[in-house]
Amino acid sequence: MQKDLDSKLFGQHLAKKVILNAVSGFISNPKPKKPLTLSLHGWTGTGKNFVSKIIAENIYEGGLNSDYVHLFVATLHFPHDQLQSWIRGNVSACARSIFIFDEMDKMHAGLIDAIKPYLDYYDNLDGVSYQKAIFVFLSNAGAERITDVALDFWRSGRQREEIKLRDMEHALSVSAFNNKNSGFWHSSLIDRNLIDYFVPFLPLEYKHLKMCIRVEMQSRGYEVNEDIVSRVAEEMTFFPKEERVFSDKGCKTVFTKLDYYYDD
Ligand SMILES: Nc1ncnc2c1ncn2[C@@H]1O[C@H](COP(=O)(O)OP(=O)(O)OP(=O)(O)O)[C@@H](O)[C@H]1O
Repeated sequence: MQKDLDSKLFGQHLAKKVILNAVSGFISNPKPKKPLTLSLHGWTGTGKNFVSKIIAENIYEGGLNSDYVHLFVATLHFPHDQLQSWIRGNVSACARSIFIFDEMDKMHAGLIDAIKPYLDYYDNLDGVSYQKAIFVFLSNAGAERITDVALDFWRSGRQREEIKLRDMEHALSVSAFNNKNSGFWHSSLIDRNLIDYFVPFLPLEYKHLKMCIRVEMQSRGYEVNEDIVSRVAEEMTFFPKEERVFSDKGCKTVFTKLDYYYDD
């Protein structure tokens, strides 16, 4: 996993460190007292889904396609009784199941309540133990605050890699979430200490986009052409308007822009 994170994940020194420690520590503990719960936060296209995939691939050969890895997208409706039996059924079949909940900030409060018992310190619930399971929650909640911190560092000429987790503490605290739903989600989970790690994803810079584009060129079997790399990266939009430091969409749309150069 370290190798994968080091070679594939760009510009996320904080996420890399937290995730590696959290997952390897948890997997090597034969008797965890509660499931591992990670909450990944940050701007769109900065690698939250991508990291979830890396975690899954390093635990199960099939990665996201494994029978033991389950992706739940909050905006696709799912009644809560069904969600509970889905979690229960999957953990009964495999104690080390991995659940990834995407778009957590858009999740209905009732659904959040429905999953809470599974994240807690119970030896078992109706004969099923959830303590070896892994829950990963993805959201954009707190992204603006995370970006503000990254921008402050940039403006004062400090290296991005100097940003410490404690610089992000406020950005990821309950008060930072003004969206009603994500506020509920975080306060109810933070109150009960159900989330083990809040993981910030920093907004990506021009140089990170270029790294994403190079990887994509190589995976399509092309030689890296630096001229095209720069042209694609320059087509992206950046913010704040005057300084143009961070990519609006992270690395998300660079791949479709690349199609334009290779459509013949
Ligand atoms: N930090 C990164 N390092 C390397 N590649 C990245 C990074 N961030 C994004 N990518 C690339 O961009 C694609 C889209 O990113 P991803 O889906 O992980 O974004 P996300 O943070 O989950 O966004 P959203 O909040 O919109 O769901 C990834 O599949 C990956 O190829």
